[in-house]
Amino acid sequence: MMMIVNCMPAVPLGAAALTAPRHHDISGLSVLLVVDGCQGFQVFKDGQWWSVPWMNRHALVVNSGDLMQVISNGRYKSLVHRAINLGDTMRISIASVYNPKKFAKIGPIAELIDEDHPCLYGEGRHVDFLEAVRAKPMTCFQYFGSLNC
Ligand SMILES: O=C(O)CCC(=O)C(=O)O
Ligand SMILES: [Fe+2]
Repeated sequence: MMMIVNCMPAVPLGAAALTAPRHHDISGLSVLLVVDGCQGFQVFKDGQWWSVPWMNRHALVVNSGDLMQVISNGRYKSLVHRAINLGDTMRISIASVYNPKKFAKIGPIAELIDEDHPCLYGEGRHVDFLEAVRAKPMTCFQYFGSLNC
């Protein structure tokens, strides 16, 4: 598990909102806590951004990441998301990022491959994927999609 802390400064009155860039998490799962339940988390779906209302200050949001998309053979999509700060206080979020072990084999679960759901990704070791991405920028889907099913 890895922990990422994001801090977005307060926005002065009248200034444009600050935006953390659009991305999808390379991980298996990320669990997100926003300090004091500060709003601003958005997901991209059907061609537009949707604000996710933070239910209360103790709420956690679980994001499906790239590796989950591979393991589920595309059934759980890796969530495209971003954060914006519209407020006059600093926005702090803490993401707990869960990944497989270094030498774990990653690939679609056999039960999730059938006639209606053909195999989208091959099987590879997590460590080989990380090394390949370091050597040449590519997405998780390009890497596992290039391996034999
Ligand atoms: O601050 C947020 O709401 C999102 C943070 C995030 O997406 C990340 O750390 O990967
Ligand atoms: Fe993220």
